[in-house]
Amino acid sequence: MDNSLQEALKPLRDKIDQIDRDILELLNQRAQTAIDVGAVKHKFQADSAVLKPEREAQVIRRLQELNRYGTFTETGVRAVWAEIISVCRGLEKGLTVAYLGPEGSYSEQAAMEFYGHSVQPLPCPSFDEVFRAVEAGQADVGMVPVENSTEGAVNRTLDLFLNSTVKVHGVRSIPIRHCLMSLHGTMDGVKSISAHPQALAQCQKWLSQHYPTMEIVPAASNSEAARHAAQDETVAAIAGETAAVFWNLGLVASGIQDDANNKTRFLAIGNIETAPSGRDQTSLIFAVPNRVGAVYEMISPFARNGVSMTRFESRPARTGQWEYYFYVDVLGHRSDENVARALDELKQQSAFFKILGSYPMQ
Ligand SMILES: O=C(O)C(=O)C[C@]1(C(=O)O)C=C[C@@H](O)C=C1
Repeated sequence: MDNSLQEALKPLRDKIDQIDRDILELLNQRAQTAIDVGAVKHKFQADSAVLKPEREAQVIRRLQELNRYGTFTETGVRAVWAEIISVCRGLEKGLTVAYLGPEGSYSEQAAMEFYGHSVQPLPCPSFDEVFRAVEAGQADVGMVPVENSTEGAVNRTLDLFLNSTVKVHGVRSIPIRHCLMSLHGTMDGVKSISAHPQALAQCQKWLSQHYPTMEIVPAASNSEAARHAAQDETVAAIAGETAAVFWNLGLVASGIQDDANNKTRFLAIGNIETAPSGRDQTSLIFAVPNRVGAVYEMISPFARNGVSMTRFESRPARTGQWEYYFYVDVLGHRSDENVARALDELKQQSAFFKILGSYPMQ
């Protein structure tokens, strides 16, 4: 760089250095205060959970509100404070997070966006293992996909919720941008394309247009397919870009999902109850007796009590008698008066009833 540019930059860079020093000083004060919070929690309740999703949501929402006219972006505020809180929380007590691995998966991305990077990752080989790790206390929390905007429900996750003791304490939607990747970044010598069945379905049109005769091999996860591609030059994988970086693969094509706005919604699971944050939703499962008009009657408590339903999904109960479990999300916290009343009425009439959790909306 020439000297006059250096001279012009110098005072601005000095200013940034000073600002960073000030930020660092404040971050250290915040970290120490979080440690004090941890000590108070422990003093009053030895087994109190350090993770308070409602408080974390409130902290970030408040700052986004304060920053409404700021130059720093709204997503920037969320990303930066998710990491600040992650560090502070980690100083109070470490958090182990289970998710479908291996490294580089979308589940990992959702988990890191939600809990920040100052956690102990526990990549698991299946959704079943994620639930098991959280139930057994091997992990404090987990992150599991429930719904994709193109492909619909992630059925295995919904089925696992049915018999699990875990509760939901958060939600995170992330954009899914699939990439085709291989060891050398080309399709020369590639004989098959591998990915999780959900990803294969989300790229169906693109695949049939570009590689109509290629063998398609389902994998346990996209990042598992990426790991396979890293070991075998005849295999190409479909996964996110983070998987390509992690497994050192070359990108053949990017953004190959049939729907440009493809998104997946993940739920944060654990063994904690979440207090109201001011903007919450509640997830529940119920089953109705098998008779005419039963579903209509079942959901009428929501309308009667002014509770909005934002999701309604059904899964066969596998009794062979056309019985279904219904997965429903409603606006509000289970402790809100109208929500509590509606849930109570619904429970009275249900053949099966289970609240998965009330938690802050994204
Ligand atoms: O307020 C608390 O309870 C804290 O422990 C502090 C803090 C934070 O860093 O702001 C950290 C962890 C909790 O999940 C919530 C918030």
